Amino acid sequence: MSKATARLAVTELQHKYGDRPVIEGLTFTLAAGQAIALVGPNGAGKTTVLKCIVGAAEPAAGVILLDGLPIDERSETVRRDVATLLDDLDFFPDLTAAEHLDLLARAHGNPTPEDLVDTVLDDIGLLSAADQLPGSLSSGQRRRLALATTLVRPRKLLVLDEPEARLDTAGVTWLADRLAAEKATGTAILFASHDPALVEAVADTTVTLTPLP
Ligand SMILES: Nc1ncnc2c1ncn2[C@@H]1O[C@H](COP(=O)(O)OP(=O)(O)OP(=O)(O)O)[C@@H](O)[C@H]1O
Repeated sequence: MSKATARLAVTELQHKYGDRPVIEGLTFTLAAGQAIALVGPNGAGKTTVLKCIVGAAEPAAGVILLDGLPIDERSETVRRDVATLLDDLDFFPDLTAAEHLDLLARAHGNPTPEDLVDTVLDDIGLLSAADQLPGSLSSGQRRRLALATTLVRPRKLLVLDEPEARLDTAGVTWLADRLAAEKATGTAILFASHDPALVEAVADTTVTLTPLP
C-alpha cells in the first residue's frame, strides 16, 4: 500500500517514558475501509501507540500521517475525522444517555440528530436506558454509551482501545458486526484488543507488539 493513499501512515514511531523506550521503530499503514488490530501482552505498548496517534502522547521520533498530512489533534480536520475511545469516558452526571449523544452530534455539526441518536441507542441496546443518568447505568452500559459516542459523529478513522472491555458476549458480537459495517462504509479502524475472536472477525492486519526489555 502506498503511503500516499493510506488513511493512516505510521513510520518508525518511537516512544519513551522518561529514558525507557516503550515503542521502537513501529511502521504500518492503514487504508480506508480496513482495520488493523494491535495485539500483545499487557505492557507491550498498545495504548501508548494509540495515544501517540491521537495526540495524547508525544512520540520521541517517527512520522504519523493522516491522509498524507502530519496528524495534529488541534486541527479541525483531525478533530472531525478521528473518533477516539481510549479510556473510560467521564460523563456529565446530570445529562442522560440520550442527551450525551445529542450534544456530541450537535457539537460535530449535526443540527437535527434526534433520529440518529435513537438509531444508535437502539443499535447499542440502550434505547430503554435513553433517559437514565450515567450514574445509574451499569459499567457495561456505560461502556456501550462510550462506544456510542464514536458513532454519532463524523469519522474517517476510528481509534479504539480494547473496545470489547466490559461488554457481554452479545455485546462483543454486536461490536464485531458494527465494526465490519464501519469498514464497509470506508471507515478505517485501528484498535487494540485482547479478544482473539474480535481480532479475527474485524482485523485485516494484526500488528503484534512485545514489551521492550
Ligand atoms: N504514563 C506512563 N508513565 C510511565 N510508564 C508508562 C506510562 N504509561 C504506560 N507506561 C508503561 O509503558 C508500557 C506500555 O504501556 P501501555 O499501556 O502502552 O501497554 P498496553 O500494551 O496498552 O497494555 P495493556 O494490555 O495492559 O493495556 C508499560 O510498561 C507501562 O508500564
